[in-house]
Amino acid sequence: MLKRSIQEWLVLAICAVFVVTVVPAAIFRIATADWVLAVIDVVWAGSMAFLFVYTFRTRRTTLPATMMAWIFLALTLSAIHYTGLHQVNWLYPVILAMFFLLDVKQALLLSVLSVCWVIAQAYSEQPLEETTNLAKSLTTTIVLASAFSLFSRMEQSRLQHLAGVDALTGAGNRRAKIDKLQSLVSLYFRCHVNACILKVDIDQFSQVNDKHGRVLGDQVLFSLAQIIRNNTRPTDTLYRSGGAEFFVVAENTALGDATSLAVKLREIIGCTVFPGGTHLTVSIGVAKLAKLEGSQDWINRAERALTKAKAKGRNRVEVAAELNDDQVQPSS
Ligand SMILES: Nc1nc2c(ncn2[C@@H]2O[C@H](COP(=O)(O)OP(=O)(O)OP(=O)(O)O)[C@@H](O)[C@H]2O)c(=O)[nH]1
Repeated sequence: MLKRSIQEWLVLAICAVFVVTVVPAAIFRIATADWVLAVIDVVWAGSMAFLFVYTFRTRRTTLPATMMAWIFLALTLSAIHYTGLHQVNWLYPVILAMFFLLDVKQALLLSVLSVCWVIAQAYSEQPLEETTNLAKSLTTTIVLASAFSLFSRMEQSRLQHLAGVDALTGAGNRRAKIDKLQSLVSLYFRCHVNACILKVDIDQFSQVNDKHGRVLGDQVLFSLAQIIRNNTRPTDTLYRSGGAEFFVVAENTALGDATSLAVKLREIIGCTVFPGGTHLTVSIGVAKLAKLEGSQDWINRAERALTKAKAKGRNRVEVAAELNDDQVQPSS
């Protein structure tokens, strides 16, 4: 069985904590005939129990997180409305919870609307000075919560991007390549969308390092990545899984077109002068994805084509034979 994600555990833990703490409060309110708060507590505990079961069974967290934020807000505003402004203290953690559980725009809109409503209530019930202080503290909470939420989401997307990038060349890394190939395998299985891999390997790159040093070798790898990117379509993606090997993944491309692309890249690279006046040649293995083929089998066929290109004297393109669907064993 798959391990539960951190988000799942978090939603389950929050629901469990609320059920355990709110149920005794609800019993106490029923015993003391405090009916308004009793109803609020029962709805609160019941909703949290429902979300706990829903998350536990479906393993989905987006809907429970959104519902949780709405329930927190609705119950807090009901408590303020029915029992008085002293319940406003609950609005501060609820604003924080909304920025944690919802997207920033939705959280901002809901918190501004609820604070306006609370301030309007306070204006009619409290002295002006107290209302002004309440407005200031709630506004500060919203500003800080939105700034923090925006900052952490931007950092999260930056880190997510970096996790899939090769630091030297800016191409996708091994992990990004595996994700990409797996998604193309699923797409091919469902919609038969053609895809080809070009495995590009610099010939005798160790000589560049030996002659000019690794720093220049790094500059050469960087330039090569740029050349490949500049000469492929925006729908083609480039990956480097280490060393002097690159993968071009050409989506929606038939084997003949991928072969033409490989020939073009080999020729352009052969004519380019790289840093330090270096000249390079590349060998390229091309393979088209076959139905029911797993991503590793697909890579292996491109690798075998590349090995053939090296064996035949380098600086050439070799193409793996296109497989018919009945030639492929379903991958495990
Ligand atoms: N500068 C630099 N060199 C690297 C990096 N990663 C691997 N290399 C070097 O790239 C070279 C790759 O060599 P190989 O693929 O084994 O062989 P080759 O010399 O390219 O020869 P063939 O592939 O057989 O044509 C090795 O010398 C590695 O040390 C890197 O990040 N920067």
